[in-house]
Amino acid sequence: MDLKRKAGEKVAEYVEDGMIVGLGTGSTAYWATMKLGELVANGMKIKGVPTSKSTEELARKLGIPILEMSEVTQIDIAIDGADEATADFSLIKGGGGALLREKMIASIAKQFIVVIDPSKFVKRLGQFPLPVEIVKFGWELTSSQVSSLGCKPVLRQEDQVPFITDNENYIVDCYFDSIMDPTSMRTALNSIPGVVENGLFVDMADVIIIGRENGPAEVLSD
Ligand SMILES: O=C[C@H](O)[C@H](O)[C@H](O)COP(=O)(O)O
Repeated sequence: MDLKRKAGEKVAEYVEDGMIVGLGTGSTAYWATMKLGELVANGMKIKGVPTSKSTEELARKLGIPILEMSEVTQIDIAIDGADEATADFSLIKGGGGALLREKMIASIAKQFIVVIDPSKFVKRLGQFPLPVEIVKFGWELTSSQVSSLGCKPVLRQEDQVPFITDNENYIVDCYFDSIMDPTSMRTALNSIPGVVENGLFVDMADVIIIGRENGPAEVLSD
């Protein structure tokens, strides 16, 4: 079985009747949403809060009842993928551009569960370029201020035009050698005017599920 699928489907075991569930974005979280769709079709009563327009579309297709962000103050379980994760549960997210909504939803979750394949589990963050969401206004200046933190930011493009997030912002993908101190980097990035949010998720994940080649998915708990 595909290892993303193995991790994504495993997480459904944590979801119980009556829960409000944060529905993640990306090719691993996809499998979790698909599995939840199956459980809903079989009678489970949950409500989903999607982290992106694409996930909302998928959830609606699967018949998962949707709640708007404005309708919730707390989420029982947020499920999402990651681009990198370390043994101390720090993450890089936002490869799919959904980091802002993902972080907002994870921040109000009682439990935040991350699903990855083994290639994402790394010793130190920063091999994957860190996505940083910035406003369009004066983005060149913001990007240059971001670069002063020791990285090379590249404006994300899609079909040869700048990629636009669900929140109508830009993303710069920031190439670091490595990120030695994710906590201070997260704070430094967010203190730059023009930065909306960055893809460093520190002290947020409670469980990491890794789809392993041999045997069942591995579950790490913080
Ligand atoms: O913005 C996208 C999200 O942070 C994804 O969870 C992350 O990029 C991982 O995606 P995938 O499971 O497709 O590798």
